[in-house]
Amino acid sequence: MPSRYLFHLWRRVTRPPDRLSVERRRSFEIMAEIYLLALCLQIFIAPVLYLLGYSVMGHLNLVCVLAYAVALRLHRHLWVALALGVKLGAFLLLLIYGALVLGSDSGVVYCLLFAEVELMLADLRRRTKLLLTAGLATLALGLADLPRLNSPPLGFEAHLLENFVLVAVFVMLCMVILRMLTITDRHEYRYRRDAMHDSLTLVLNRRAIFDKASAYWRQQTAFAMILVDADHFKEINDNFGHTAGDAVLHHLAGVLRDALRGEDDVGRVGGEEFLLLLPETSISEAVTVSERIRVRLARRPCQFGGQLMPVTLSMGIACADEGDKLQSIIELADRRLYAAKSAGRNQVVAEGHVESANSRNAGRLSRGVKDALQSEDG
Ligand SMILES: Nc1nc2c(ncn2[C@@H]2O[C@H](COP(=O)(O)OP(=O)(O)OP(=O)(O)O)[C@@H](O)[C@H]2O)c(=O)[nH]1
Repeated sequence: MPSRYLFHLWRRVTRPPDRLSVERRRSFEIMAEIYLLALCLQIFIAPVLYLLGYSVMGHLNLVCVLAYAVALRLHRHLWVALALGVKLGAFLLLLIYGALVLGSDSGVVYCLLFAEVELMLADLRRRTKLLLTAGLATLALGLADLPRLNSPPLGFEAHLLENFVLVAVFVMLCMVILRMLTITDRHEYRYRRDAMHDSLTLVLNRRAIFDKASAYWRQQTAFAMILVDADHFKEINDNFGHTAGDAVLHHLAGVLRDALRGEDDVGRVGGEEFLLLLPETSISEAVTVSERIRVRLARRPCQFGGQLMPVTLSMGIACADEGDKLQSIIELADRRLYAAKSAGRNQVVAEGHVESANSRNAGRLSRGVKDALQSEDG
């Protein structure tokens, strides 16, 4: 039972705050774990120091425990640089005092390498890390120059070699960790990009576009949404084959993307169905955008294997201020899309149908929104 309680406590302390961007979450968690581990280790070391008669070091050790707890709190408030400063400040104080008492051959210098690892993993700028690495290496050289208590002093060449090795170890550690972070950042970025995009059309996938919509909803950002569906798309597949159908979908996504501003988003929410999110956009502006898309597609139809693949679009538009729930906005856009289809296709509907129950796939779309909202809660 206590172990379960400790596990939950550990998870609570190391879990990144929701407002933290995905790119910074890894460093947050690693550093929180380091602070917690260091805190546990120093608590464990405290009685040993007192038992061995090093009472001043014992007191300094308790200062470290207190400082690490403060660092954890600062870290949770995202003052990461200050948190690291407090943590390293107390740790270095203990190390320097330890080296003065125990001499340079006590191995205290090598504890600085752990400080270097912490520094490299922290969420700081690369330049800051390099500067602080130089500071730590200089401190290590200074501590290595202290008198040796248990062995005779080194000759000039041996002393030079020792200093050289010490600096080399710092440089290597710094380079290896920076490279490791660069490579893992690159991979993480690719995985994240692949997880958010539809592989056929390269626009956002269903989950990512619904996540975006629910983020706008939570932040109370005004937005318009356009639900776009290709007309008689089945006929393209039936007449020209599935590969041609895929090419048309790819082309459609390109036309949608090109017709929007940088801050707008396109997502594929079904086979031949797309959802467009336009922040800070009124219904009339969204209608203008929709008409622009229809005109552009008519002017620039998809070509596949030297053959034209004409396709038209039906669209339903709804605005964030037309409902009290995100789900009801999406269902309204879907009902208007259904109305556009029923009225003969190749058109835009942006009003009415508030009470109507006619919808093409409200259930499926609502599930997407529910999933997005749940993933944010969890
Ligand atoms: N090529 C291709 N076809 C797809 C893909 N996903 C769904 N489809 C096809 O899209 C077609 C959708 O057909 P329907 O839902 O009947 O709609 P429609 O023919 O566009 O008719 P309306 O929407 O009523 O105008 C089906 O034939 C699906 O097989 C895909 O990734 N690639």
